[in-house]
Amino acid sequence: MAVAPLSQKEIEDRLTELPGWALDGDRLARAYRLDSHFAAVALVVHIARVQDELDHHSDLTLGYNTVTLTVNTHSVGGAVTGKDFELAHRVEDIAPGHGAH
Ligand SMILES: C[C@H](O)[C@H](O)[C@H]1CNC2=NC(N)=NC(=O)C2=N1
Repeated sequence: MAVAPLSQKEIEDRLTELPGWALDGDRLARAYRLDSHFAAVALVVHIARVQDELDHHSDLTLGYNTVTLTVNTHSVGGAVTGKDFELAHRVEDIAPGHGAH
């Protein structure tokens, strides 16, 4: 699938559908808090499976009870594309099942 950088306006419009997500420099970003360290680890593993399925990978940071993602698209020079939003929506779909907030 060809991917193209999104304009600032497109990014802002799409972010309205993703509460909790923001543009951090040139990356989409969100931090989740969980109820325990183990729950945070489980979310990381689940995100890793989604990322491999999509062949699109965020920078994932695991804290004690936090998981932080930042993502852009390397193949277009580090711009935000629809693939980044697709990943964000997929993560939003699974995060509540882990008690993430
Ligand atoms: C070969 C493989 O398809 C590419 O390296 C994929 C893997 N994951 C990726 N992840 C991200 N965030 N951007 C990419 O351009 C990208 N490319």
